[in-house]
Amino acid sequence: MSGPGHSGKRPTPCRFFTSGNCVYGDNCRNLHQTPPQSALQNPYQNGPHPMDDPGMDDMSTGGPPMGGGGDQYFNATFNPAPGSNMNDFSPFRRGRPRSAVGQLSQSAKPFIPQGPMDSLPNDFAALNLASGMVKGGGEFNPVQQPSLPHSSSTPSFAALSNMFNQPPPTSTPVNHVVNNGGTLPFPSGLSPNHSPGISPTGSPHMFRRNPNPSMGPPHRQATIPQKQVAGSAIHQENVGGTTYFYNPDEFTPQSEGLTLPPFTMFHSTPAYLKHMKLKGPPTFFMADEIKAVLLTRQALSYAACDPAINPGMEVPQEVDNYDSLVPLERSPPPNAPIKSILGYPSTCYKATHKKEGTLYCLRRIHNFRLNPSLNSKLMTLVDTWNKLYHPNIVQLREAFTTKAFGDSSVVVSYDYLPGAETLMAQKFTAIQPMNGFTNEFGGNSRNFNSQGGGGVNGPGSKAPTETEIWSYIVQLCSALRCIHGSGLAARTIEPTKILQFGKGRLRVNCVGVMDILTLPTMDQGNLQNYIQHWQQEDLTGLGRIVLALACNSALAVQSQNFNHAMEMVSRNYSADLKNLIGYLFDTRKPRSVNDLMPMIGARFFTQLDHAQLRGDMLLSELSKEVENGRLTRLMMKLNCVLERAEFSMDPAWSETGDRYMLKLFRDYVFHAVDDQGLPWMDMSHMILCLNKLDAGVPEKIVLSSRDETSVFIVSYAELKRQFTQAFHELVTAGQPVGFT
Ligand SMILES: Nc1ncnc2c1ncn2[C@@H]1O[C@H](COP(=O)(O)OP(=O)(O)OP(=O)(O)O)[C@@H](O)[C@H]1O
Repeated sequence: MSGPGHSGKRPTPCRFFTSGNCVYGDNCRNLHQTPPQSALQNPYQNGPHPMDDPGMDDMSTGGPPMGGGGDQYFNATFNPAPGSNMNDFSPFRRGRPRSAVGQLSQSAKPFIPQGPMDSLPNDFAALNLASGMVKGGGEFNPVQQPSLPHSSSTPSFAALSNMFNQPPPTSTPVNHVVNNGGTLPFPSGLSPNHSPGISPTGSPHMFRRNPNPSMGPPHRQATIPQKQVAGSAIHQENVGGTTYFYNPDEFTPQSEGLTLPPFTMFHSTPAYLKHMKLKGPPTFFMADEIKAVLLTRQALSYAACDPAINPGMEVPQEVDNYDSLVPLERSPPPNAPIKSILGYPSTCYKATHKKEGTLYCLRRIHNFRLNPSLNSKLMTLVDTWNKLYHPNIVQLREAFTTKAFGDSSVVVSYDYLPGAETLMAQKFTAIQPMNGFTNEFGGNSRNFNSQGGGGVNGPGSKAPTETEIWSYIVQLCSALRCIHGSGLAARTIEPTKILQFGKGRLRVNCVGVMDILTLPTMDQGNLQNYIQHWQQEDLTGLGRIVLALACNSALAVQSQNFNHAMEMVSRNYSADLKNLIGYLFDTRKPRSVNDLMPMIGARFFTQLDHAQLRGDMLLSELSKEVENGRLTRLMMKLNCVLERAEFSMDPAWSETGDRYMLKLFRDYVFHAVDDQGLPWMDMSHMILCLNKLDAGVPEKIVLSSRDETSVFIVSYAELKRQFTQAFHELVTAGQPVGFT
């Protein structure tokens, strides 16, 4: 033995896998060392060898190729019991297709719809809709569920076993092997010569290969609570808020007759998403694109303003129930025109709600005085908007007056959408034409509407595709349908008040602000007429946005450009789009958002398909990460126990008893060395061992003390028991926060 932690010595070397253990464990012998003919003919069996996939590296950590990294192991595929007809498919496979299926896969092409109107993307980045739920104006009211406790969302194996009504894995006693002159009490069938457990030879797929007695009966769907309907054989059961009535005699769970493993693992990208292209090679971690979006949002959520660096950014310490205010836009240059809503300058801030800790966007309307007699009307108005939840509307939370800014301001609080940009900034940024380039509509004036604001697209910016425009139309129509259906009008359908949050996802912003600003002057008796008028204006606003998008210029909506703009639309886009714009601009008769539905027609299905496909994709990406969170918690707990300086007045607590075994296990997992005594770091080995510990499997491993005088043979089940016990001692003595 050479060096500390030698218990992690390598198994018989694999002829392919030269740096670290072969991830195929026992199958390595079959596949790589003496490959049987069947294995060669069937490259899908147990997936591709990691060395076959050089591009599969860990993008997030810059770690080793996946073959040498952690997750390859967990994607070794299902090894069916001999004689069974079940086959499984490896992720990201390469090589020759197998015989029968190979012919199929050669002839089968990825699904690429060929339609006259739109086509489904097979590019992940092109999916620009996220599915959402509609409360209020929509048909589907999501039930407000209390958030899951941390442990339920990423369950431990014990919790999982409970959920499936399976007993947790049984523990096996530790077998001490002391080589300092003592006897070697090996249990039956266990000898040091064929001591198993040098991971990853013992694959968790042993559970699939050998039905494991500790796995218990096949699990049933979680059935809590379950009760018999009085006087009948019918049982009543509530699953996730839905009540089912059924006769148990007729109930056959999908898993009946099968054994399920007592652990969870990411399997592979599901077949129904294989046609989706990801930028870069497939990995077993969340796609970089999604990661980048999420990380940017998180960073922006934590952004703070530093008045020392930006002297113009002074903000009050707190405003009403909010603190940590950060302006969302830079202070304008001194001579810049003041932007305003109905003549009132407005400023947006990110702010934290003091009690909830949630981030909100505060829109401050400067110098706006509201007569206290209107307070109750303000509250009613805010309440009405607050009840409106829609995935294409930025929800209004509350409104209040304040003097915190040194004047009398009204502040309206909205959901904060980190990184959201206005449609104006996204599509109509007024970049000065360069090198003689001029937009078809000429000039660079910012005149989207008569109130000012707007501009032309920057040089070289591409006009949106027809599919993109229809996607915007569907989203904005959906928002308007919800607002108008609730007897309200948005009054902010213009590019500066529409936010793009996420790729292609629009939300109508600033809802309710105009209502608040016009509250003092509004004749309440005539409100219905006003609302109908504003609803018509919303539709005209939609028409202007669509026209500007189609012409790639905000100037297209100016009356002198209108005919020319419509010509451009008929030249470049379908007659349907032109008709829709024509309808929205036709103010001679009352228009309704519902009349737009037939014009959208089957394109609606394209949007629905996109949203569903994106939902599938995100869920698949999520399933990769779900296991990582569980292992992080496990490692946190392990580190709470290991090498603890002092506990319970006992400086040696973490070095003795059960904890000592855990320390050796830590060495075995993380401090293994190779034959030359060099660090041997194989992520697959680490993940595998941690998973086995979490599962408490009966498999045994050999742990050696650092001075190599003692060797222990211990099962993961026993290690798990010791670990649970040690951590429990800490929990009972201390005040853990966040651990469940
Ligand atoms: N709810 C929100 N969440 C996150 N950012 C927001 C939110 N509302 C607005 N913003 C951001 O705040 C900034 C200012 O928003 P605002 O609506 O004032 O746009 P604007 O282009 O300045 O409009 P105007 O020209 O009418 O002032 C924009 O960058 C916008 O992206």
